[in-house]
Amino acid sequence: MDDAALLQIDNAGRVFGGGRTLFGSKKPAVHAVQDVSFSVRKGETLGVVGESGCGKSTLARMIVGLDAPTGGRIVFDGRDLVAEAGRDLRRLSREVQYVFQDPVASLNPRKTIRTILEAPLIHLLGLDRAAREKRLGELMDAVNLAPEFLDRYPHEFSGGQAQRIGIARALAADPKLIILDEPVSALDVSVQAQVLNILDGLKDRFGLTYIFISHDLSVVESVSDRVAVMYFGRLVEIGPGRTVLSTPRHPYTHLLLQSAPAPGRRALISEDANTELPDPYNPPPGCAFHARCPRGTDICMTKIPPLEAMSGETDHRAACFHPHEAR
Ligand SMILES: Nc1ncnc2c1ncn2[C@@H]1O[C@H](COP(=O)(O)OP(=O)(O)OP(=O)(O)O)[C@@H](O)[C@H]1O
Repeated sequence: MDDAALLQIDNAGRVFGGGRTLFGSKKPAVHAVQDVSFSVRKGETLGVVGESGCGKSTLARMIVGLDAPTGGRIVFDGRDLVAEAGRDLRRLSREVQYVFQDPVASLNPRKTIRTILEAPLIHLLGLDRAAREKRLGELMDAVNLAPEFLDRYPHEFSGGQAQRIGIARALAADPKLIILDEPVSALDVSVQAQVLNILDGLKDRFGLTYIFISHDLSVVESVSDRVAVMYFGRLVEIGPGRTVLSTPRHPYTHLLLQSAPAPGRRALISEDANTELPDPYNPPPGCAFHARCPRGTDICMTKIPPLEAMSGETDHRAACFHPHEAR
């Protein structure tokens, strides 16, 4: 257990499907997230990277309570989210908020920005009219939007403005942790920087902690204190951002970085790279990366490597039998 942790995840898993049909045959199962353990410390930004289909969104949805784990524990601020689900969910859901990838699609097109932002102020915080009006002004100011915009509809905004409203909506609930799920990947590069700057400022101003999910290594590198790398539902490496991205230990992280050389790491984890991922309905035994791994040996084909501290680096862990050396 990490004493400074705001969020502690222990062996979390999520299986979709499975079980038996009426006729007794097995239904196919996908292990979207498997045996994932890590903590997020108060005030940090943890970047989570991985190819499409590696389980990033499923993990995020479980943390925010939109999906239930089929195994393991998720402890937020000392409280077990899985055990408490259904009891004090309102308070818990208020404290963990989610910002979606597609800003326009995530806002109800029939509601004004005022109605969208007021909903959490009424239902989660119970503020009266005067307090709501004051808070609405603060929220618009926090994301650099003029108060006149409150009476407009989502389609009247550009992608960057809509994402700022998505951020203001998350902020409205007065959260401690915000999960940013690909928050800038739908935006033009010039607008991405604006939104990232706003997020950076809000973190200090409101004492926030972020989980920042992305397949864009350059973005993750610029925002993260620590970086977690996922592959095929599992966490394969985690550590300080600078260390993981400059001296990766796991061959998968190595491969990602080779395809995106610094500086200005523009290359992304390929959106269609999941064609190279194993079949989720028929996972291979052992390390799921072994078929793509230049360092693989026999043990990798039969045993799943545990996530272990790398020698000399207590805060840097990787799940590999043959990790790269620290330089
Ligand atoms: N509701 C579901 N039913 C069945 N399988 C699912 C469901 N949700 C996700 N999966 C599967 O779980 C795996 C992980 O999906 P997930 O969306 O979490 O990955 P991701 O890394 O967020 O991908 P992306 O970046 O494309 O959103 C995939 O194989 C996906 O097909």
